[in-house]
Amino acid sequence: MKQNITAPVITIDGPSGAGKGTITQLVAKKLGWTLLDSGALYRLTALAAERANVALDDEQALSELALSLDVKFVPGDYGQPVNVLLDGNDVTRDIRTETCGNNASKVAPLPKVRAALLQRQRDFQQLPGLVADGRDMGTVVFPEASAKVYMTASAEERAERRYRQLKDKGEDVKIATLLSEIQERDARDTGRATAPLKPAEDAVVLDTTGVGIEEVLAQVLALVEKSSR
Ligand SMILES: Nc1ncnc2c1ncn2[C@@H]1O[C@H](COP(=O)(O)OP(=O)(O)O)[C@@H](O)[C@H]1O
Ligand SMILES: Nc1ccn([C@@H]2O[C@H](COP(=O)(O)OP(=O)(O)O)[C@@H](O)[C@H]2O)c(=O)n1
Repeated sequence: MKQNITAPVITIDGPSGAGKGTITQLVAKKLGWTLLDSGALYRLTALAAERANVALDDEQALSELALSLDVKFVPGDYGQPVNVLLDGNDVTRDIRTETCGNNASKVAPLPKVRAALLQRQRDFQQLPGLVADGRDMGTVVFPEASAKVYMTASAEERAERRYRQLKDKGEDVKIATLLSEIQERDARDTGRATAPLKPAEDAVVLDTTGVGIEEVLAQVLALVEKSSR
């Protein structure tokens, strides 16, 4: 008899700059699993809204945009991030700006937008497994995940990481501005009524303040190993 085997899911949630994207990519690569960057979907909705002149509080129009997003995630060359196409155009850089991240966190509280993106995210659950990065992966989208991580770090360290990341890309940014933007985004993400940012009850909280990427990766892989026993 044919059996339905459900693909395992590892969820990595947390605030901006905690290192979720970096660790998600490394874990997915190490295990050979699929990756879901759920934040990209919120960023794409914000970008599509800007391009279609849709206001960031027009819930109905935004949810229709979110439902009909024509998105492709194309794996990059070795060691390179995934390329993101919107309506066939490469928007990989456009969705990574701080403005787009901030706009994403303005459309993200809207329940109809979240509902419109829900099934699209669940469709990423495929064998041999999925590593999902976001804010509500462990609480709402994949409550049955086999391992849940809530990754955080002090706001100061996260702002510093973002500063270095954006400087490396040649962007002219100020650390004080980044810090206040991160604090505002934290407040919006944790304070909203629908799917607020918080650790799932069964998540392991990892504070990465002062902890290097290799060490964080080792800690997450150890958790995954433990959960598969
Ligand atoms: N543990 C860490 N220590 C130092 N820098 C880190 C660590 N984790 C990630 N970074 C760096 O911080 C920046 C933000 O990481 P990212 O993975 O994009 O965070 P998030 O997805 O949580 O917003 C990147 O430049 C990344 O290389
Ligand atoms: N699962 C998710 C992922 C992102 N988001 C929203 O989208 C914004 C951008 O998410 P992101 O993961 O790309 O942001 P960074 O952590 O990379 O800065 C967040 O600030 C959240 O408001 C969300 O609400 N739920």
